[in-house]
Amino acid sequence: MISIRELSRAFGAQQVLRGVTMDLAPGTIHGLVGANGAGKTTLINCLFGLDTGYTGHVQETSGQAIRQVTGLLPYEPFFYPKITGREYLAFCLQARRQPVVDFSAWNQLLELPLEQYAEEYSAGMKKKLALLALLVQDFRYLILDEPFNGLDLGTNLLLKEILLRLRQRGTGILLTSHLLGTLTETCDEITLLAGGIVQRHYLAADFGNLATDLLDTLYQDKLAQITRLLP
Ligand SMILES: Nc1ncnc2c1ncn2[C@@H]1O[C@H](COP(=O)(O)OP(=O)(O)OP(=O)(O)O)[C@@H](O)[C@H]1O
Repeated sequence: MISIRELSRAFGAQQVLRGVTMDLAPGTIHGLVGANGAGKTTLINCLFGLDTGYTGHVQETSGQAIRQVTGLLPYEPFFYPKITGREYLAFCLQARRQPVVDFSAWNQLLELPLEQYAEEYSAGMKKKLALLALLVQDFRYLILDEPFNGLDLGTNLLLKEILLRLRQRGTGILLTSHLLGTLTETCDEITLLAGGIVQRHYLAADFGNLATDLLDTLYQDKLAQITRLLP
């Protein structure tokens, strides 16, 4: 299990995370929600070790290094210039000292032009390529920052199916999304971040309350403002 305890992160005077505690268990899909700027990407960066300026504890409880067993889909995947999709996939595998496998079966699903330069891909194709690089590896955990964002409708459905399969096979998946329906259809648990803290953990039975909580509690004043603006 990946355990996050009392994680805090500030940027200058701005305290973004204030003692966040949550777990990611193998064989579960855990959603992370919160308003723009709530600190989801910051949490992910700390969790994956891309950002080390935090206090608190992040560990894989069986003692494995998180980066060894975890694949990360960043919010905006980065690609070196003049590298083809196929070269990028091979590079990702070689960087982890894994054999370069045949990508064609996976690519039948995602239909990427693998001989084309990745930097010339559309935004959605770039996301697909970064996803493909994770799917061809065998990670114990996946951290996916907005995986559905920018994907076409068909690929959204495929990705949902893939995530459910991976969960069945024991992968622990942490994902952020602003698409409530997608989250409630896939997640076992959803954590709501607000004001730098965990506002609430929701289990599947409570998902019905999530939209109500978001709209009624957190945005009550904004709903009133809409009524004032559009009487
Ligand atoms: N490197 C940084 N330096 C300064 N401030 C930062 C840095 N990274 C993030 N922040 C600030 O931390 C806050 C949280 O940002 P973060 O990207 O984690 O939010 P988020 O929940 O992922 O938002 P979104 O839903 O818009 O992607 C924001 O106010 C952001 O400006």
